[in-house]
Amino acid sequence: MDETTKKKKKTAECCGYPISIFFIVVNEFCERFSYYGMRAVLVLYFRYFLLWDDDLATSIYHAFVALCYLTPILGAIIADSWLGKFKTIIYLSIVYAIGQVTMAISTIHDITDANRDGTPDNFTFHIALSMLGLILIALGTGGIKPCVAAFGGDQFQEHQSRQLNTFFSVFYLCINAGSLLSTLITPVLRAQECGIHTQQQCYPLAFGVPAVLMVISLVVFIAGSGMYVKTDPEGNIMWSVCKCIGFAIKNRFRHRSSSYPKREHWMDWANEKYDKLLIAQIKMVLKVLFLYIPLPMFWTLFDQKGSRWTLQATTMSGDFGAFILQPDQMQTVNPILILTLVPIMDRLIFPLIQKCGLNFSPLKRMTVGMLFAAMAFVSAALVQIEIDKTLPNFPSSSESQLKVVNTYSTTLNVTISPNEHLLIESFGSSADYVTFDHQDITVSLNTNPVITKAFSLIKGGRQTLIIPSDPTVMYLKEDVKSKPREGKNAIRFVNGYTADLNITNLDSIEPSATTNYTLVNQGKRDFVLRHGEQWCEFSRKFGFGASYTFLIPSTVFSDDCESITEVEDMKPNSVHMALQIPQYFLITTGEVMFSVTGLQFSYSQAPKNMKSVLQAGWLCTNAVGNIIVLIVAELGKLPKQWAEYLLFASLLVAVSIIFSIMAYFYTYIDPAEIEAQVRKEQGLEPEEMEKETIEMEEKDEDQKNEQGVKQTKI
Ligand SMILES: NCC(=O)N[C@@H](CCC(N)=O)C(=O)O
Repeated sequence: MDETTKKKKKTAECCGYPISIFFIVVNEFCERFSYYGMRAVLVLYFRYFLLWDDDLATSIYHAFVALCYLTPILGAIIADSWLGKFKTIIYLSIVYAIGQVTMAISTIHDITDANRDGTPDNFTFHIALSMLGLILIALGTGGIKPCVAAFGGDQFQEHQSRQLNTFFSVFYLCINAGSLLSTLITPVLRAQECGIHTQQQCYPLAFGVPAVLMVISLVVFIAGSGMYVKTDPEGNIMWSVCKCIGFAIKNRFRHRSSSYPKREHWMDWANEKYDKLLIAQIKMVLKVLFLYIPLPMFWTLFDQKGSRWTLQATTMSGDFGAFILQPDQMQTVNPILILTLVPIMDRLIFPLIQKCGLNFSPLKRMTVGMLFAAMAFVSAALVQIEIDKTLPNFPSSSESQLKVVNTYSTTLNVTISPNEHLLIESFGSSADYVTFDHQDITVSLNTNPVITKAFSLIKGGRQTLIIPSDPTVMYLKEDVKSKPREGKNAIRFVNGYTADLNITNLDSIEPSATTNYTLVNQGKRDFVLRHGEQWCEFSRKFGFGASYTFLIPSTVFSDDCESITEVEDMKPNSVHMALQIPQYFLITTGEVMFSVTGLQFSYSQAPKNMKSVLQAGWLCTNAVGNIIVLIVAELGKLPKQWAEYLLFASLLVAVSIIFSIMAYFYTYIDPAEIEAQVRKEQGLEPEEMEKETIEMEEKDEDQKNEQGVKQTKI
């Protein structure tokens, strides 16, 4: 049905809520599943499918998130000025679904894997396709975002303001239910193996399921089509707004001499040319947008859950006894807490505060929300200090570190010039790394004859000097110098056996050689060693974030792998991930107070024809927050991570003080009332009067008549 021709219709209700709301919240659930599910595996796709480095992968990821929160402006303009919210949601959802399908196709390695080695042959094709997919997704998800929330709000009538507030909470619950399920499911799908010619990590499934969910989201939305209240777009409102503001500024400038009387508001300088109603509406929107200026700082902290906090989790232990939590799964604590905290706040905390006679207005809630987020970062800093106590002493950029491993048949006295003396048993290692502030060293062994060899160490690196069974060929091997990624363990083997060895999943190792590091997950791992017909098996239980060098002696097959020794290059993580729960609790409490309230506030303070625009302004604060993360990650390299957390916490406290002052001077408005007043001052047109009277009559009738069917807004 054409929106512009639609003026009046009855909507069915259930428990005081319009039934159309059901379609909108289910649509939001599926859409958020699609969005967060895709986001959960995106960085891994960049890193391990497109083979980008960590920095590029993280930057493109944050740039994509920022784009997703910038495009709401476009969606809002289209909706409020041209197509209306309903059609905008449909058209942009189609764009969104096409984007998700494109993204899923871009992850099929078989498309360009002509040589069937399991990796794509034409990366340009996959990069181009995935970037196209991501741009369409950003356009779709961002474009519909301000419209869906505002469209949901439009379904309520004026006497349903209590239900309207609950709607925003339920809406937020659906967002988080979708995000929780998808962030649990898509990583599991990704970990499956699939492929036509070769079996690889199943990115097509991990991206394909979100694509299907987006199609379902669209179908659900269309299914509710006959029940929605669809408000008319009111022409190119954004263009009128810009022209009106431009004229007010120009006119003010033209009349800057003191001989002209001052006007109450600078927008009143547009009075000469523009409708009073439009000016009043612009004033309302500008007032709120001004208030939004400090808000991006909240999102700057909030969005570091996915980056800094996840990296922090990689240096912690996720062994919860009954289950093992991977570092990136820790993020699911946020939606889980949202699902519990939103009802608790809505049903218990806020009513209790109200009962105590305290006026916990929306802007006060948002300020308190910011303070909670700041406390979360103080908590993160305290956890970081604990972690730092357990982290190895990594070399600075001017230092070099060296460890010695002896696979020679006897204990050796190792002298490293000028004055480092180490006594190292056969198939043992030096106790820890020795730190040098120079790179050129000479190593002498007390063999007969003495063996002396010069080495140049890597600046800022960690290395191990491997002394094989023939010490004259001792050599340096580079070690890991940071915690292995994703809480995995880095392991390698030194072959002290007299012939080539094959070890499960590794290439064959020559005698005296050392393998490169392999990453293994936490838990018990089995390895089979083979040489010809001989084999033996050994198992090790791994924690999180450790690094080991396994020394294989010549007797390995005769004692059934028992004699393999383990050198611990880096201790496993010992600080438990449960210590992150307080910071997650604080940030999520902050989110409920800040974000859910902000969503309601943006809807309630916007004039009818600019609701999507103000939702877009609200979402833009998130985009700016992400851009700040990008800038800080690139520029602000504080030497200690805990100091960076404290810096962010202090910045947010400062910003929340500024915000509270701004909020103090803000007066809450009822846009409909102001609009009615301006109209009255202007003298309503008879047709408008008539419409208004019908509306009032319908409302009265509604209140009297508590049957399921009610009248909708005009
Ligand atoms: N817990 C994350 C969440 O609920 N995010 C919301 C709100 C984001 C925002 N800037 O308003 C989402 O819609 O994804």
